[in-house]
Amino acid sequence: MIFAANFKTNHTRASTEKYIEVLNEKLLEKKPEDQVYIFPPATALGKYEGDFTLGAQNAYPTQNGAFTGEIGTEQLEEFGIKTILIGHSERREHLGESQDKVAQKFTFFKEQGYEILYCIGEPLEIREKGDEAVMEYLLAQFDGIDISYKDLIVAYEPIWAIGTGRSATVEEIASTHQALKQTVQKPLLYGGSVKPANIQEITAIRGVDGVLVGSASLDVESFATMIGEK
Ligand SMILES: O=C[C@H](O)COP(=O)(O)O
Repeated sequence: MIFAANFKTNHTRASTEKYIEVLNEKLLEKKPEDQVYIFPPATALGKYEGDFTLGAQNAYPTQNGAFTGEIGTEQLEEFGIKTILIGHSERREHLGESQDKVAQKFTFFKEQGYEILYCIGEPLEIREKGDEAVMEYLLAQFDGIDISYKDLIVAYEPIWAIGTGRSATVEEIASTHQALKQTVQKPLLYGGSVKPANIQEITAIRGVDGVLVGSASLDVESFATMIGEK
């Protein structure tokens, strides 16, 4: 099972260091087959030791150059970071990343040999149209994406379930994951209001290979509880 923590625009370098110190103690009891990923904000990236993979929430598809406000592989590789989140709905919605831009970024980081955690998800108005509309919408988010890439993990995150406290139902997750697995034979995470109270039922769903957690990962005790309680 994969447990990924996306801090989004939360935590500082100091609080991330403290978080990782506490997490490392908890991970001593982690099952060897479980994998943990941490995605702190860019200012908290660093060289951290531990039984987890540190990844970037975002970077510009460049080694370096004149891209004010962005970071490239030169900045990531200073810390040995070779894992990146691409396609998160917040970047698509709030940061204006079109499918074309997302695909360009994917191709660049694939060519650099990065492990890519690629996010897809539908808005509520699509979910309300039913399963067929959902799948059409989700599959369009694979346009320009090499879904056979060896270091690809996919995260299905219904937008209406992100940060709302309202997770998708077990039935919705199960049917969407099963349908996605017919197209993408890669580890498939679920994200959207995953928390200690629902971790067991979500990770028990066939076709769920792990979780991508936002809000409930910000507290290290809460995240560690999820890793321990699946
Ligand atoms: O990347 C994580 C997801 O957007 C889920 O966020 P959430 O757990 O706060 O709903």
